[in-house]
Amino acid sequence: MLTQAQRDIVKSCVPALKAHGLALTRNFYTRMFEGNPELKHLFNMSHQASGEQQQALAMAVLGYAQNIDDPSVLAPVIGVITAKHVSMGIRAEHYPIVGHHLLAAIGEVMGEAATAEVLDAWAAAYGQLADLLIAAEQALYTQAASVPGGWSGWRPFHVQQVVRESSEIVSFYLKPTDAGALPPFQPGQFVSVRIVDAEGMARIRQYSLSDAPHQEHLRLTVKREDGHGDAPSGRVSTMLHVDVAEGDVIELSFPQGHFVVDQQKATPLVLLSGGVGITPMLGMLGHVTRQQPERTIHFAHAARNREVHAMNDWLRAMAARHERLDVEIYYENVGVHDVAGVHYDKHGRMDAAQIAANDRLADADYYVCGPRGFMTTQIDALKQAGIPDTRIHAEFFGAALA
Ligand SMILES: NC(=O)C1=CN([C@@H]2O[C@H](COP(=O)(O)OP(=O)(O)OC[C@H]3O[C@@H](n4cnc5c(N)ncnc54)[C@H](O)[C@@H]3O)[C@@H](O)[C@H]2O)C=CC1
Repeated sequence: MLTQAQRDIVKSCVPALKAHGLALTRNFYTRMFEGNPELKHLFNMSHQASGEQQQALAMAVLGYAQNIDDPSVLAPVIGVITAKHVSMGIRAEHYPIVGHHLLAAIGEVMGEAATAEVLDAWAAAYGQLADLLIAAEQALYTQAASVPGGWSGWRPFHVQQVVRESSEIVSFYLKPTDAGALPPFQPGQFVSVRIVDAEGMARIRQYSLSDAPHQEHLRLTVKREDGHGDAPSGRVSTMLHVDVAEGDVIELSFPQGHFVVDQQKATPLVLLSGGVGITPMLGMLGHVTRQQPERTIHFAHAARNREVHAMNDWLRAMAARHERLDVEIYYENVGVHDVAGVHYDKHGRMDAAQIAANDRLADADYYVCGPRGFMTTQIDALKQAGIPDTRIHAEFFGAALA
């Protein structure tokens, strides 16, 4: 039980966390991977190399310390963390290991300031957070195993079909090897893929499901991530593109995530995507046009150019079939053979404020997914256009909390 005195101690560490949070989380990950190298496969080591994961954890620890009096403020963040943990297979037994290395890191980074009282307070605070996460995660595991077609842990899937969608994007149609039913997930949710690489190390990554739920297959649509500059190439994405073929088996976790459409509402939907951020939007679009055909949808997508632009034919066919659906494609670079109204609609980058000014879209909920710069630009534009936060939903791939 965390006492008020311990809460006060944790809060008193906020300035130190602001100054040294990153040193702390770097120290923590180094210790943990040295002490428990078996946990490496649970982490995206590219996010470790880029520092993104350390930054994300530093922000999380700081956020927790700042809100220790009322952790309910953190509920949305906790929802994101638990969904990701469950999709990766994090279990109760992992928490004491993390706690052990985190306390050792606090001790080392804070030096003399880390008195016995300070360390006790952090141990109690960590214990409280761990209990909360373990309970929430157990509830998600239980739910995943209890729905029809559901499962907990890893389920093997055959790659039934591989379809090239653009010069850098490929879809994988997946059927469970047990030939059992598929679950009623919510479009916009993601799964983890687990593949064993050439060195025998299991790698885990999250990908949005890119099709509406039905009994035929699950579909993932993946961009090949070639490294450039400081950014390494995407390990699992490259394996999927290069090594995985029809007939192969990959393992999936049960779908998770909160980037989903509220189908209790009938108000318009605006789906804004950039590049491979189109993937969750495809499932949402397929599902909502089927389940709520009367609902107005504005589907705006930005791509660099026609070569990398995925799913255009499908989108145009959907727009032709659904009167209440508008599709609007932006190309940054228009080629001489690109035809306005066929391949793209607008030249340049998307401006969400212009879209939000459309009277037909009053009271709409906005869903945003794309590269980081795209997302911040569109979210800022929507906020400036007066759209309240409650109607802006975003999906960050990667170490989301950063
Ligand atoms: N939700 C997420 O966190 C997502 C992250 N990504 C990451 O972003 C990287 C690039 O993804 P690609 O599919 O190649 O997208 P991309 O780099 O081709 O960008 C797609 C379009 O988004 C717009 N855009 C890009 N940067 C922008 C900025 N700073 N401001 C305004 N608009 C911008 C442009 O119109 C561009 O054509 C991926 O490698 C992936 O790691 C991609 C999609 C979703």
